[in-house]
Amino acid sequence: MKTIEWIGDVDGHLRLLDQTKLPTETTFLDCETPEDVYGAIKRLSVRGAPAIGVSAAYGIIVGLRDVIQTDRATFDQQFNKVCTYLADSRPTAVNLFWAIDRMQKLAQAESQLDPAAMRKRLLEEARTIDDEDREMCDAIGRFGAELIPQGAGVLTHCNTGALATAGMGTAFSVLYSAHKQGKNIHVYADETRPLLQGARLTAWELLQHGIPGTLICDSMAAWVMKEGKIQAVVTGADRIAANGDSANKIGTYSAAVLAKAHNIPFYIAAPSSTFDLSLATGEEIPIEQRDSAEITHGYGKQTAPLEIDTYNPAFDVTPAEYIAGLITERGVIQPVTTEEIAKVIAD
Ligand SMILES: CSC[C@H]1O[C@H](OP(=O)(O)O)[C@H](O)[C@@H]1O
Repeated sequence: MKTIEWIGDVDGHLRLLDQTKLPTETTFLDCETPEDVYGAIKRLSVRGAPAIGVSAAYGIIVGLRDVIQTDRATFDQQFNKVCTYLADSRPTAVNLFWAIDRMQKLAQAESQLDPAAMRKRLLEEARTIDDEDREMCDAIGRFGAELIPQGAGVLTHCNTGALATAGMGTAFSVLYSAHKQGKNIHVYADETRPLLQGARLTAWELLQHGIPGTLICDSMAAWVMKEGKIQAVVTGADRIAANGDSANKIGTYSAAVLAKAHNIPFYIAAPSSTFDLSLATGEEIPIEQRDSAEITHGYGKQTAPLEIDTYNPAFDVTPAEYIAGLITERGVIQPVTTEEIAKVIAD
């Protein structure tokens, strides 16, 4: 079952597994317009930094149908309008902007192509971004699994698997690879309030792949560490600054602080497309603020008075000094410093 799939030829459309319906329903969204794709990203029908980037790349293609018979200037105007529109869907995951920028650079480089040929070339590039992400997931899994001790309990936060990427995932790929290598790991998955990506999605993926796992409330992370159940923590990331400060789902910083307090290594797994070297530190990473209903109406049931003030940052930033290593498709970056990151990530 694919999280993200292009259906048909260049006149086709993008099909997305609707993650807001999991784990109780498996339904798909057929995205025929940029608005369909924007809405899917905004409400987290498709989510996860790499998956958002791949979806946006394909989403650009569905926005070009009406300008194929026009001149290239008109095509470029519509192309850039769709790119700007999709870039406004969510602010934190840099993969969204990385993918759109890569498509725009291609259009600039191939400015001599007519609209029909340009659209075909853009679809080829979206497919390449899709395929490359799958390969990056596999490499992250290989490098990360080497860090996981035999028989380890591994805590993870949010969801970083095939639902968040075009492949097996980032942090989840590390877990999957360690499991497949016979390391007998046991995963402790934070439920990840308020949108419960851990409970709804990671628990589902662990069962899908037969990886031993236990679902815990976010507030239990300290106690399972205190009880000696955790030997490593691995999470994903949505944007990593040049010095290694990393934005990830809200609650990740808590896990990193708790890991440090218990002398447990805390790793972040992310492809090179998640690094934003234009930002010196995590202070500059834009943090998405989401609707209060996600807190007061936890998946359909009102669980708080509507009059109460709420605060709902979707992400937090873990300073580099809390991170034992950054697991990328190019290898593990240790120690996490600007210099070490530049050696591995700078193109
Ligand atoms: C493999 S990156 C997944 C990353 O994205 C998640 O955020 P969201 O569910 O809001 O898209 C979370 O931060 C994960 O670590």
